[in-house]
Amino acid sequence: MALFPDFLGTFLLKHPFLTFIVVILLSALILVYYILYLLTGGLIRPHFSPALNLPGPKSPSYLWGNVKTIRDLLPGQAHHEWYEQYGDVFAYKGFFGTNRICTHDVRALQYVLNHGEEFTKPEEVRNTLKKLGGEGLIWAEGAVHKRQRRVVLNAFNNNNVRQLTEVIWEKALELRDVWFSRIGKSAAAARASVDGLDWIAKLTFDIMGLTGFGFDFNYINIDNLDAEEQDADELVKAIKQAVESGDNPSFLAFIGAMLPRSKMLLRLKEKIAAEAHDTMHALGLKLLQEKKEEILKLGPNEEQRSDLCSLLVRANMSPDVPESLRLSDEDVVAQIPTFLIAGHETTTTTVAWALYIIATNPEIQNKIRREIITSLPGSSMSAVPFTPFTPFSPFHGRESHPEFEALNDHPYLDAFIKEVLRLYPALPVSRRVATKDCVIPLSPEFPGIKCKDGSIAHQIRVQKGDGIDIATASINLSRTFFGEDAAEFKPERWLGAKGEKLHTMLPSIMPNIMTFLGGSRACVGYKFAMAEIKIVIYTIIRNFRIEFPDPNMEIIRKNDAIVARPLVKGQQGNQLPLRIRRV
Ligand code: HEM
Repeated sequence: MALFPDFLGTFLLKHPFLTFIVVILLSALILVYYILYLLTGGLIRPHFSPALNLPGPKSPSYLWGNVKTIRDLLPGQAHHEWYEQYGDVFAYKGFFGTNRICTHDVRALQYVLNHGEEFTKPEEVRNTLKKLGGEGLIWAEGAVHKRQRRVVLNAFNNNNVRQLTEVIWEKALELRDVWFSRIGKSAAAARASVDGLDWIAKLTFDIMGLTGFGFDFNYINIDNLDAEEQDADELVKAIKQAVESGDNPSFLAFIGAMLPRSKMLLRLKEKIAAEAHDTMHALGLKLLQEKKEEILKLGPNEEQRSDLCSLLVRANMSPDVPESLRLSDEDVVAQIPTFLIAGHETTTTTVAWALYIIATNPEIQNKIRREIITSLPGSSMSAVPFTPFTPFSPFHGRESHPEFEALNDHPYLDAFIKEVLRLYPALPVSRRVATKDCVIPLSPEFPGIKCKDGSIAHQIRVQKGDGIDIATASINLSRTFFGEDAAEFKPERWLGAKGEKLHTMLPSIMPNIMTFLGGSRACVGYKFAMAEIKIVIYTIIRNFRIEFPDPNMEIIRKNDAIVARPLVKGQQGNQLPLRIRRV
């Protein structure tokens, strides 16, 4: 079919000047429409939002709002200071006069978390996520999100997570052996210096590769990679680049993220991220094809590999799933970088902070070790069932480990990890934006918001386009939920009757810790992450004494990375220097 009717084509050819004028007029019309849209929707609307009447800090700049304050302080600190000053509901300014509302009220949080279609991720956040990991679950919204989440949640069921933990044990022991060899080589009184962050990043990367799609990056031994491991190397490089390109987001990057197709505005680092994403995508499609062929060859019910990608492919190919609910190949492939991006950095940072606490608190370290040792087979106090490694494991006959459920029979270890997750949440703030005008209810016992005009509000009125911040780090620090000692690191708070009481307050997927969020977008990998963190900490403490090398060295949380990683104050690059020796 012709693009234009014949008479129109002939007319345009005959009157080139008129055609030129029409094109100019049309372009001007589109430009005016866009400017009007920006003025009414994006730039003017925030000045009429009811959020302006909420208490909150003054904005020092129209362009930056209060964003610079957030960046200049430690992760989550600005939100917490505002919460202390203005109470459970407050608002502040984002870029270009936009409003951002933050609440610690339980009912309001529950409402926001459970109304995923009313409160979506902001476009700039989604664009960044898309650049990093493609159109996977963490990026998706609406019906696409629901369809993807249903299948992905199925892959993360208890039974599957239990199977995946075998691989985590194997890799954790591999790290132990590498560390043993380091100590062996070290002359200084059987101690070795390691960068805890770097090693844990390598370990969790290998774990994600194997559990995610049955692929051993062997990053722990990356120095010894040979040419045959090119594919792995290529992927390792691609994902590392993708993750690292999220560092230090600048104002320009923010604008770039607002304009998804504006390649000209992409920074060099983001170009690398885009290339990395293309590599991951191509390799992902290759992997998917291999898995499909494997499943077709063996039949859907045959005992097969149980990495997450195979589980997704199998669930998706099952005749029980109606065609309309199946994921496309693109959707399945998009989950691979999604798991890596969502699961790698977050778990790495959490374990790194756990090691930092262990290194700087010998008493806590000894308590965890004592609990592990008393539960070992042969100990008179052991009540924990142990499993030998399965026959395909290289550790078979050499090692044993507590069974999956028995890991929870280490209450102090469990409480310790909960406390790390509470005080060092990998994602200190999660952002949402209202897709329509709406009203967020508050708890019945909430005394009301003291508004700027002197009135008392009993609900939060929100205008389309207003941002909502879920201030995880600050909520986790709240004295309302954790008492006067909320800021102190105290694993004991999770133990006994006191701990049980704590388990009921917040609308979070993990009892009373917002770190994995809650509601329709809660972390799908949280059980897996908990198992991974426990196994890694268990293995390290069982085998090593961890020390902090220099009491004068200050470790701070870096604010401008995607997650809040440790950094030595005054030095470049994230790291966690540790000294290790054998137990
Ligand atoms: C300590 C480790 C982890 C932490 C603290 C964490 C935290 C979170 C948080 C806060 C969210 C919600 C983000 C938002 O909506 O703004 C999330 C979502 C998600 N997480 Fe995790 N996560 C961890 C580990 C993992 C692991 C190991 C995986 C996968 C293997 C994973 C996969 C995902 C996915 C796919 C989503 C998107 C869920 C959705 O939007 O429906 N996470 N995570």
